[in-house]
Amino acid sequence: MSLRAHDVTWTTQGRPIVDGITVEITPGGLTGLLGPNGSGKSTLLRLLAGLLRPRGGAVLLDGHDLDRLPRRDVARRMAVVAQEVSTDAELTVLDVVLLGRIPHRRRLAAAASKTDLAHARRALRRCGLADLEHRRWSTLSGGERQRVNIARALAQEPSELLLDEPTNHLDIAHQLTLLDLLAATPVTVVTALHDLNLAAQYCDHLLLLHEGRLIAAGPPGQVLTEETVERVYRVRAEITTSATGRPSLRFLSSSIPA
Ligand SMILES: Nc1ncnc2c1ncn2[C@@H]1O[C@H](COP(=O)(O)OP(=O)(O)OP(=O)(O)O)[C@@H](O)[C@H]1O
Repeated sequence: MSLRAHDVTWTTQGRPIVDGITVEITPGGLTGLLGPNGSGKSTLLRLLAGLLRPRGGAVLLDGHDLDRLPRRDVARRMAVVAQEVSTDAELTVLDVVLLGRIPHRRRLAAAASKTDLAHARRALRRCGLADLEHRRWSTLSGGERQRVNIARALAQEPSELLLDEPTNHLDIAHQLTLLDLLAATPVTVVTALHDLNLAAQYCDHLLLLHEGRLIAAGPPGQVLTEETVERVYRVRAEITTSATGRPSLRFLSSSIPA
């Protein structure tokens, strides 16, 4: 099970948004995708998921060009949690989570099987949502919707899970629960994150983007240095090593003029 990007480029209106990125995602690991607003995180995630076609280079899944693999095969093994998901407001929470099972059905229109229901309910429990199964999507809070989207992705039983800022809308307890879950799962996870301390605490591997380019890649202690944080975010930080051996950041100044 391997996911790799080789010299991947995506441009729009002549402007490179993702610019010659080569990465190998650690199988079974938790990879954090970092970078300031507009640095290309969502675009890279969409390229890795096969939702965008590279203008140059290739994304390889088990050595095969993602572009050439049947879409349904990719949908069966890769789950994506996008930043904003629009869902039919009339659906219940269980209906939404069952959408994650569609790639596994023989016929798209087939009804949910017992196996589908078991996977959906297990995913709901893992996201602390078992009590909300019958609630309408339209009545949920932002954080509850976010957790339902994650449950939908887990119900898909993917081997690769790609998430775009999944901690958005979540209170600190739910952020920690989610990151615990992502760190513990044997699934290969790539997640865009803004909180550098949480990324340092939970991720095995970090990718730091700046203006569409990969500035640093490796374990948190290697990627999050005072130099890289200042260069990429234009913020001064004091970085110490916590008892667990991971970097811990204290921000000293809001912004350094370019
Ligand atoms: N389809 C598009 N057309 C024009 N510009 C685009 C398109 N998609 C992305 N961009 C631009 O590319 C840049 C990178 O966008 P992207 O959403 O990948 O950044 P990001 O790192 O995920 O940002 P954020 O942290 O704000 O979510 C932004 O300047 C964005 O406006």
